[in-house]
Amino acid sequence: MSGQLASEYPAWKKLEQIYASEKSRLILRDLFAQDPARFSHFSKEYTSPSGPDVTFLLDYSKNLVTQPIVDTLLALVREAQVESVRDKMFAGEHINTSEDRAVLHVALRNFGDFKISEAGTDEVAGVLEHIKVFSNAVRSGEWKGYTGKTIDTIVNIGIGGSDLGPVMVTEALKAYSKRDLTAHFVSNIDGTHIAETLKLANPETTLFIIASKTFTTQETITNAESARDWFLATAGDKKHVAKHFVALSTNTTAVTSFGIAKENMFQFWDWVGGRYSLWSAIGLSIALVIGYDNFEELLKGAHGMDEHFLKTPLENNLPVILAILGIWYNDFYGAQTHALLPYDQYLHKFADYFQQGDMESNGKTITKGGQRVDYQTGPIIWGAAGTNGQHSFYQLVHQGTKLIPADFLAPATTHNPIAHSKHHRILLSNFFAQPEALAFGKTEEEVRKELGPGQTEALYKSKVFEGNRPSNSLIFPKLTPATLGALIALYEHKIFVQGVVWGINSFDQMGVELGKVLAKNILAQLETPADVKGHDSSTTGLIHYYQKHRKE
Ligand SMILES: O=P(O)(O)OC[C@H]1O[C@@H](O)[C@H](O)[C@@H](O)[C@@H]1O
Repeated sequence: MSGQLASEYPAWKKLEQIYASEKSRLILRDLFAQDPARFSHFSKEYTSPSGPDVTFLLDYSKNLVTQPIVDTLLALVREAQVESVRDKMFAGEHINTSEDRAVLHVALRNFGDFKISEAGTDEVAGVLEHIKVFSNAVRSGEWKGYTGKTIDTIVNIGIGGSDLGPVMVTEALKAYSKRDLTAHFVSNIDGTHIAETLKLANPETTLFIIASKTFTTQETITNAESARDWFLATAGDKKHVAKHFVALSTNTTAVTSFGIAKENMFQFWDWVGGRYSLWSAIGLSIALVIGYDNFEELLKGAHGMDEHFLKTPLENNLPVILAILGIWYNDFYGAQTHALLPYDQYLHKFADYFQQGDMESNGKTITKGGQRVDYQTGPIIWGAAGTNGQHSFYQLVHQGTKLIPADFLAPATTHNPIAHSKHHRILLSNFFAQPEALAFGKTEEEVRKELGPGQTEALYKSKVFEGNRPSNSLIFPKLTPATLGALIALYEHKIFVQGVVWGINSFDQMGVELGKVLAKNILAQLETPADVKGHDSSTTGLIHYYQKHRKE
């Protein structure tokens, strides 16, 4: 039953037994030697079922699994009724039970025929049209600032889901960008972020996009107010705000009281979770940077993955495969983290993006049924674009004491084939080499042979790579908007599957609330030491130190 403790499923118990009895035999060197066709048994090619051509290869053969283990993990997915909850999500049922909301990012990119019954889904096409018309007007220069000049700078002010998606996608698709339109993203409440950005902007030619689902987020509203003050200091008349500020939000009242005209508001709906919102009006900055047609390609690529996820049997379903492998390491091997390692500079924000996507979704300890889990839920997501990581943290990944499952991603073709693609060949040689080194390592025997006699025992031993460190490799022809859309949707659905298996609600974020409430209380006490009340001695001591040393 969905929402129950995962550890109560028969397949879970079976997996515990398999892990205990098989672990010592799950050695990648042996598994590959035993099965010369292991690659073809454990790799799948994705081809988009509809929309623009998207294809990629997922090779998961370098994982510590056998077919019976995969089958048992799939049985777990069945016992958790993932297919039924998936169908409910696509139909618009309120699977976000704590907030009584539907979860419908798939409705934002429904270029097919999913039948969804939820208020607002019939308005999606209208908002896309609004995005199209507006982004075309700004990009063509038809939209003018208050002094009649064209817009050359956009500043997206938002945080969390209202920032990370647009940042990641505009970076990833920079090759498609309009080079005479500079995009900045301001998120942090630290005044430095907006101050340094405004130094680069001209009020006459800058468009501010205030992106906030709730339009109550302290950081975003404070930054937006400072941006408006800065703008009005030059522009003077409040009526000019209409040409330079637009809002992306579900909260019309708050937007209009900020002073943004209703026609400059891009609507979305409470069934769009913040961390799933780049497909909504929150994607306006993406459309401005890469053009509406490319934005639509991104959405269509994601829709293709939605169809794949909805219609493909579990054993061939790529989000399901990624999810079960993650569960295997997270819950049976005790892995704490999962690394996302794109060998593509354009994807340098991919891991940052899925830090929120995954950790805010599945960082939970209470099931939908209200029980405390007795197993691990969401992993810590981290990573960096290759090959930079190789020169910093890969040491620990190769020889440290921790098991770090990783996904390696790379395009076969680069957008920048400089020096006859020499750079790209070097990059890809590393993309192929790292999973190989992690999986197969280097034995002591090999080290001794290589070094010859006469070295210290410590040296022989320290040059050994134990190997048997699992990874997935995902290679695609080129990083196009549609391919990126499919990749993002792939990981979104992976997170969904894991959340359902763990019995948690992947679509609320209660864990971010307590700190916000405490900060509000502390803010009111910061002026005067005598006001600092109701805290532990540590917090009180820290605030008193600040009060003693602050200059302004
Ligand atoms: O878009 P809003 O309403 O300003 O919210 C921004 C972020 O606010 C955070 O508090 C939430 O944890 C995120 O999920 C959300 O994306």
